[in-house]
Amino acid sequence: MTVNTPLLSVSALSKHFPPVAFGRGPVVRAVEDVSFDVPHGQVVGLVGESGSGKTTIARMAAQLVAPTSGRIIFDGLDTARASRAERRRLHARIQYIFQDPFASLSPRMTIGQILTEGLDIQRIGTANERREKARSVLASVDLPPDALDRYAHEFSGGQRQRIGIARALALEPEMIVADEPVSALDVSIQAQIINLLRELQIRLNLTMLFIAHDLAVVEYIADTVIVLYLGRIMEKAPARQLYSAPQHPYTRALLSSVPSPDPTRRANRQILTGDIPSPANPPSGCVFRTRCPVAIDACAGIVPPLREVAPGHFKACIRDDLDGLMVQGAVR
Ligand SMILES: Nc1ncnc2c1ncn2[C@@H]1O[C@H](COP(=O)(O)OP(=O)(O)OP(=O)(O)O)[C@@H](O)[C@H]1O
Repeated sequence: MTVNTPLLSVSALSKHFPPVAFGRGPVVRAVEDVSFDVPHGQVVGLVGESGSGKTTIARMAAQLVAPTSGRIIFDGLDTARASRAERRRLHARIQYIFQDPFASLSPRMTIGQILTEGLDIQRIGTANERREKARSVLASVDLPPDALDRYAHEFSGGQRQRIGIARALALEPEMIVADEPVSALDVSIQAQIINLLRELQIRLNLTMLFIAHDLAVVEYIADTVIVLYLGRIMEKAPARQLYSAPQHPYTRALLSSVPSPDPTRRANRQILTGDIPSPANPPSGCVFRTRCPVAIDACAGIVPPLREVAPGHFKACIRDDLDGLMVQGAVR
């Protein structure tokens, strides 16, 4: 398979949850009309503030929840049409790394049991082969073999996340969905875990969907970055291009909050004020318009389509020439 073949392809994906209050009121539009590919052997970073729908997309991609509408194609298979056996295989082929390494590891199981559980469920190998696999994945996350007989509470946060990564690797997945794998960790540990994931991704040629709420976290791991806001894609671009020439006012605002040695980034600072609106009652037209420094009346009227503004670089915004507009601040 070539590098550019999408291993995962999602199109027009939406997820609506029932109304929170006693089944009455509007549905929660957690994800709305999201399409993207994750090419074989590449890392796609999915970034947005809390409540933007990142986890919901990650869970749909990993086959943990079903979409309300839209399609998810994995390695050519329309996952909604997968047979029982194909679905069971998908749960091995796509592995999930959870945000919270404290909550996601059972306190009653040894690390050995945690690492072999997936192999047991998938009925892969003999007991000895599973134990050997557990030993080798532990080594690949730089933990010693004696960890196998210990319990999660005996490890630090960073070590527990290494165990979470080892658990995901035990099934030799083709795809990893990493849901904010470093946001619960101390800043000093975050870079170590990101570096480890990058190293493993390259060595094992893994395809990865990497979720983060902070653009800085995915800068060194993602090939492509997708910026989400209130369940919709605002901008999608090759990583280098997104950081050097962001085209959407929301991306620019997010980048402004990242400390940067780059003077052009500092000069174009745009501070985001106000809270993200409720996905049960999103603004009409462009969902970002209520916090956008360059919104105009027309933004309330239409949902801006994702349009290609440079090769492979898409933005959902009707405004052009942001440089001129944003230097002046709010233009109405
Ligand atoms: N099971 C559910 N029932 C109702 N609403 C839900 C459910 N799961 C998520 N939501 C809502 O959907 C929206 C998107 O949630 P999601 O967890 O996907 O966002 P997120 O970007 O991952 O946020 P965070 O960074 O806080 O995890 C939120 O408003 C959330 O409250």
